Amino acid sequence: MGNTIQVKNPATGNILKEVDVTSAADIEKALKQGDEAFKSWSKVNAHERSNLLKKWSAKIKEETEQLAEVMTLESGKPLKESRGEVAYAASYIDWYAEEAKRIYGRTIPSHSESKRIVVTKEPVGLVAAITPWNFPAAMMTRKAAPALAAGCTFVVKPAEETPLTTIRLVQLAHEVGIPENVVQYVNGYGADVGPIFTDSPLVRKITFTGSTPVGKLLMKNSAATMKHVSMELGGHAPLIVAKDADIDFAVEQTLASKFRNAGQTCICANRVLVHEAIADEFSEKLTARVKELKVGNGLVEQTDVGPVINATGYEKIHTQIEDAVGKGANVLYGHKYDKDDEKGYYFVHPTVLENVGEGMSIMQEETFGPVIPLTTFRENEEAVEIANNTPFGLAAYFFTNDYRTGIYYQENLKFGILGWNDGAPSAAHAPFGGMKESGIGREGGPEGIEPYIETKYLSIGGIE
Ligand SMILES: NC(=O)C1=CN([C@@H]2O[C@H](COP(=O)(O)OP(=O)(O)OC[C@H]3O[C@@H](n4cnc5c(N)ncnc54)[C@H](OP(=O)(O)O)[C@@H]3O)[C@@H](O)[C@H]2O)C=CC1
Ligand SMILES: O=C(O)CCCC(=O)O
Repeated sequence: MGNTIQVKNPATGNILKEVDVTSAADIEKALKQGDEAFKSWSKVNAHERSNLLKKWSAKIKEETEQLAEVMTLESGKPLKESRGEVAYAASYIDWYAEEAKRIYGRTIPSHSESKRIVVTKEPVGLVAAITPWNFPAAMMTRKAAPALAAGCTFVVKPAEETPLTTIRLVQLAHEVGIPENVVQYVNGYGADVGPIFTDSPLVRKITFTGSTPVGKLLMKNSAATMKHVSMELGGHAPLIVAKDADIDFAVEQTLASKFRNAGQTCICANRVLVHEAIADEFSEKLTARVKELKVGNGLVEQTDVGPVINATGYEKIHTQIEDAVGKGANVLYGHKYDKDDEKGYYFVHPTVLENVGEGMSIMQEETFGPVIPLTTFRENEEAVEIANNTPFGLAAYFFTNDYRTGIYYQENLKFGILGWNDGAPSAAHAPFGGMKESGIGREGGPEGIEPYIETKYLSIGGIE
C-alpha cells in the first residue's frame, strides 16, 4: 500500500490519475475542522443553507458533461447513465435544499397550567460518509445534501476506485460558497479510514452505502461512541412476472432494472421469477432484447453495458454463472467473458440463464453483474416464499395488472422498496432503503433528513 491510489479506467485498465492517500493525521485534522465548522454552519439560517445548496446543484448541472465523462472513465458505466446520474445526484440536492426550510419542531399540549412543552430539532453534528464506486455522485449527494440542509458538517471517503467524481463535487460545493470545512473529502482505503471515523468522538453520525459485511463492521465499531448510523447495504432483488402481466412491458422493465450499470446496482433485479404459463414467451422475448444490448467502453455513446468494476467483482459474477451452469442451468444467451488480467479490464457479456434453482449461489447471493437467472412458479404464494427466502430486503419488483395480485405482493414482500409494474423506482423524493440485512434508515424524501436531526424536548415550568 503506497501513499497514492491509482485510479484506473475499468474499460481499459489504463491509469487515469494518482490521488494522494490522506494520512491518518490529516483525516483527524479534517474531522477537527468539520467539528469546529459545525459551530458556525449549524447557526446559518435555513434559507441561506438552502440557497447555497441550490447554487451547488445548479453548478453540478452546468458541469454535467465533464462530470459524466469523469464518472464513466473511473466507473466504466455508459455515458448516458453517467449523465443520468449527474441529474439524479443534483435532484437530491434540490430536494433537500427545500427540506432545509421544513425542519419543524412542535408544541405539546401541557398536562399543567404552569408548564409548556416544546420540541425543537437540531442537527446531529459532524457526519462521516463512506461511499461506493457504483454511484460515485448520487451516493455522495444523497448523504451530503440532507446533512448540510439539516445544519451538519460532512466528511466523505469515496471508494478507492472512484474518488475523482467526489473530489470534483466537493470542489464545486466550495466554488459556490459552501465553506471548505463544511464539506470535505479524504482519500484512502476503507479498512484504514473506517476505524478513524468510527473511533472519533467528534463524528456523531456514520452514513454508508456498500456491502453488508462492511456495514455490519461499521455499525459495530460505531457502538463505542454511540453514533447515529445509516446503512444502505446489499440486495438480492426478486422480480416476479405474474400470469396476467403485460409481457412486453415486463421485459423492458426487466432490462432497465437488470442492466443499469452492468448489473452493479444494489436494487438490480437479481432473480427473475416468471409464472410457468408465460415463461416461454417471456424468456424468448427477453432473450431477443438482451441480444440487442451493446457491450463496450462506456465512452462510446452506443454502449449499453460497460465493464464490471474490477477483478474481484468479475470473480464473483463468474463463480455464480459457472456454479449455475455446472448445476444444470440452461444458457439462453451470453455466458461470454472478455477480460485481460494483465491490463486489468473485465467485461461480462449480458447473460440469460433458465432452469436455475434454489441450490445455485446465484439464487442466494447478490450478483452485481449483468446476468438474469430465470425460474418459474405456479402460485403467487410460492413466488412470495421464494422471494422472501433471503436475508436481504432492499428492493423487489412485481408485474401484474390484477389489483388483487398486486396488493397481495405489496403486503407480503419483505422489502423496503417495491416496484409494481416499475423497474426503476428510485427518486430523490422517495425513501430509499432496506429491511433485514439490507440496512437501516432511509435516504431520500422527508425520511432522508431525519437521520441527521436530533430531537430536543424542553419543559418550561413555573408559569403563573
Ligand atoms: N449497496 C451498494 O450499493 C453496494 C453494494 N456492494 C456489494 O458489495 C460487494 C463488494 O463490493 P466492494 O466495493 O468490495 O464493497 P465495500 O463495501 O467493500 O466498499 C464500499 C465502500 O466501503 C469501503 N470499505 C471497504 N472496507 C471497509 C472497512 N473495513 N471499513 C470501512 N469502509 C470500508 C470501501 O472503501 P475502499 O474502496 O477503499 O475499499 C468503499 O468506499 C459488491 O459486489 C456488491 O455485492 C458494493 C458496493 C455498493
Ligand atoms: O446502492 C446502489 O446500488 C445505488 C442506488 C441506486 C439508486 O438509487 O437507484
